Amino acid sequence: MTVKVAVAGATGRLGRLVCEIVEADPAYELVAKLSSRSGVEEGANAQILVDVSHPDASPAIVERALDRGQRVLVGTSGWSEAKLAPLREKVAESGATVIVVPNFSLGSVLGTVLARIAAPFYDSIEIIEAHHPAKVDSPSGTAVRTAELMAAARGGAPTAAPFADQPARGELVAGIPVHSLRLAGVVAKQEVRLGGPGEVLSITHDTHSDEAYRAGIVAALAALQTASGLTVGLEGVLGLDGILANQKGL
Ligand SMILES: NC(=O)C1=CN([C@@H]2O[C@H](COP(=O)(O)OP(=O)(O)OC[C@H]3O[C@@H](n4cnc5c(N)ncnc54)[C@H](OP(=O)(O)O)[C@@H]3O)[C@@H](O)[C@H]2O)C=CC1
Ligand SMILES: O=C(O)C1=N[C@H](C(=O)O)C[C@H](O)C1
Repeated sequence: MTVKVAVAGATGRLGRLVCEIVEADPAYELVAKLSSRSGVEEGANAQILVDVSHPDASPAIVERALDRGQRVLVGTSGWSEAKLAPLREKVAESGATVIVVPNFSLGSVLGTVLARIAAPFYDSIEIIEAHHPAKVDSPSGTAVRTAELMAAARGGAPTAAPFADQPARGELVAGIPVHSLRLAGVVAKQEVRLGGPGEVLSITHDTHSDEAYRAGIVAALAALQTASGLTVGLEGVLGLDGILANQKGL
């Protein structure tokens, strides 16, 4: 029996890749390609809803899918801890399955794991992210999640973010300044810089094409079959939980 999948955001850049992956796998049947113009009833017969749409639309799309009893994979950005908190409650009450993946690329997940490991050793931390000019949100979801996880790993915000009230110092996320660049020629890039006495550690990840997301999407779709509750990030899916076992975190 094939698993019926609906994709919200199917006409977009990431949505097209998700549809291609689903259509190429005989285990799945793509039953709905949804866009901003789709009616709310479209895709109601799917067992899995993949949301790769728009940060403003994502919470309502996810809520509707959960009310229908669908398993949900979210790749849309904007799922900060503040937005995850009510989702966590809803999932706990309903016993639903949701996987939220701020970034499907292997290198990005590993970069964030390394940043979490390094975070407790430094008091001075900043994040610089760069994306293509069509990106509608800033800071990126990946940068927000990275900042939140790093602050949690340290047990709180870094103490050193001098003159953070000045606009050019970036947006403070969990006490960490995040700087967003939107540049022609860029797909996606994130750099975490950690400063200490006489040294700076930089953890950089570059995405050169959407192909970087393919393996993560395949892995997350597979994980959705056996997962339960709310999972955030591909760390567990990639078996990185052991490395992070002694870390405080979200
Ligand atoms: N997790 C990850 O690894 C990645 C996440 N992303 C995130 O995925 C999301 C989509 O990115 P991308 O594909 O580049 O964006 P695009 O702008 O290319 O596509 C957006 C899609 O969402 C639909 N959409 C827009 N507004 C709404 C709405 N109000 N209600 C329902 N559907 C809507 C669009 O439909 P229409 O055609 O009608 O406008 C389109 O299908 C972003 O949040 C981005 O940050 C992107 C890359 C990787
Ligand atoms: O819009 C994008 O392109 C991306 N969005 C995600 C984010 O906001 O972190 C993931 C990746 O950076 C690409």
